[in-house]
Amino acid sequence: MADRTTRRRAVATVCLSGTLEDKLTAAAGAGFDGIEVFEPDLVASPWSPAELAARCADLGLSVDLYQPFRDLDSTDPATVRRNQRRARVKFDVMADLGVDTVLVCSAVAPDAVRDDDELTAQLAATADLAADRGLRIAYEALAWGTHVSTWDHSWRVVQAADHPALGLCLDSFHVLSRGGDPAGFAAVPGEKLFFLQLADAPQLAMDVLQWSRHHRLFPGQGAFDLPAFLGAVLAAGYGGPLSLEVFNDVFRQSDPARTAVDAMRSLLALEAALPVDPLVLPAAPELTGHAFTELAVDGVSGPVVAEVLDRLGFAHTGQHRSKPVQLWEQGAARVLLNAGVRTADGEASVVALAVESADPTASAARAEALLAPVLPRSRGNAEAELSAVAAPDGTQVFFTRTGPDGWPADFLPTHATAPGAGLTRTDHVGLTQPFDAYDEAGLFYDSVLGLDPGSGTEVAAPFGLVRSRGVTTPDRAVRLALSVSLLRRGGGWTPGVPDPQHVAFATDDVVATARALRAAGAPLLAVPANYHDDLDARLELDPALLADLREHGLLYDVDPDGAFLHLYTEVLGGRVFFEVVQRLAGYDGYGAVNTPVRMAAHRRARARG
Ligand SMILES: O=C(O)c1ccc(O)c(O)c1
Ligand SMILES: [Mg+2]
Repeated sequence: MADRTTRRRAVATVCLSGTLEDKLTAAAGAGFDGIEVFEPDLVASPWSPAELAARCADLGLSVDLYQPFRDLDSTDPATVRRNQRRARVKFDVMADLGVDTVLVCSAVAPDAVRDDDELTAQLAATADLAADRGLRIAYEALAWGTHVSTWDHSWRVVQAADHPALGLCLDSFHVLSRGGDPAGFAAVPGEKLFFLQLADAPQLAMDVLQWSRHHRLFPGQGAFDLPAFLGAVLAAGYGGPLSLEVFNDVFRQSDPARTAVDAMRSLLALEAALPVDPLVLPAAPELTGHAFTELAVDGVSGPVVAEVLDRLGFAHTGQHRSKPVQLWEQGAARVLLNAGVRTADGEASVVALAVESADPTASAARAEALLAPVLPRSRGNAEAELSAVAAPDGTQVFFTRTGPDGWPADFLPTHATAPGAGLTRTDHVGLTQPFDAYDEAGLFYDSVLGLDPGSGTEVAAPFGLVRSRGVTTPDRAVRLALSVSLLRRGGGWTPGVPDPQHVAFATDDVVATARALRAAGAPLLAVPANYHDDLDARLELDPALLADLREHGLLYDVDPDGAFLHLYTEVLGGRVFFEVVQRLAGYDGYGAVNTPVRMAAHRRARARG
């Protein structure tokens, strides 16, 4: 387990799906120390506030914040009177809950107080009521507050009130979505920072309320610099819990136990990235390449995939000593065909990927520290240790070292050889993610494996928008291409058509490889002439290059550094295809611009077949 610091970690009940009971169980299960109680969760609960407090205590959770109010301040005296009464009632609830800090957000109603002196007076009056009960108010500027919408404005009001029971709640979303500068926190005395809420978000140009209510993410999943933000808050002397407050459409609907683990992983990774006093996690050992990709096959899909590997120039070089698993190799490109795990009838699918680690045991230790599910491995005699964890989409990730004493020792050599077709190694593995797993997967590969997330792109494909991003080692020895269909699966509109996954192999000469594959009768995907006509129109290609692309059915892309030539096989066993790629100069992408053409061709081939 990760080294615990004295910092406490909390999660707002609004982050998690289900009933209050479900949320508490999930938060405690993921190792949180406390929760923020969101009022609607309490109102809908059969537990009295005291019973909730007891339940939390049983689970080892404290109640760190209570959020019962909206629109506390008002220009209407009757409303002010009603709100002060409500405050008294809610302060009684707080005594039962055993929580001393209440959140008050800046008002969003039309009757919100505009005059800072009046606002200060109303907040101070409520702070008097709180102080009488030994409670305190954390005032938070909502980014869409009617008059108070920036953190520095909320600080001016708190400063003016100069009331010991009135301090600030800083929420990273509200500060960073408005372009606020965390450097300003240095001017706030630490004891005035009553509470801290952490949320990330993707960079979107949209109404800030919609952005906040639907698109918040856990730290590390979006575009905000949360290590710098948190570093500034801690440097200012904040000593309270680090609390996640993430409103997100997917998390609201997902298994709360899983979301809570994702949330805790985000906090651990954030703390490990702090500029000062970082949390110490086991280091992520260097990953030096793809060892193999494992496909689950059955009696129908196995022979289909094996035949295509043969036509791609692979040789069936090894047979597992105790399991129905074949090893296919070409250069350092390796594929395992496993007929011993369940797969849908006739389907082939990627079930595991193995990465070369400088220290597989240390890789597994880091994964465990970051709450990755560690998978049990059934080991027979003489079978090499393979540490494995489950990625969010269920793909098994092995940490291994390919050598005489490593996993290849599990395979008896067949002594088969093949002429090869110029494939040298695995360039990347393409994993289509379930929609709910996409953001979680980015954080998982970033934090657990130490892969850098790329910026990502979106293309309009035949079955809808496809979002994708690479996650890679700094030297690009390991590359995963994660993609996701927005709203639904992307394989088609027919129920039961799964999203395809793929394995891409590198070649140093894609034209020669294409020629060899064609001669061997590999089922290469046909690319329409319109595609090459458009390439020429867009890129004014050298006629000799264009002729090669046309002749061999190659796709092409350029980025500022280089160029990318690639080809695809048809989809095999309903779910998997292979890709062959040649990277020229420093091309760093995956040809995402060509995805719609590839998907249309795959659909056409399927409709024919
Ligand atoms: O969206 C809201 O209303 C809301 C409520 C409480 C918060 O702390 C917050 O950041 C937003
Ligand atoms: Mg907030």
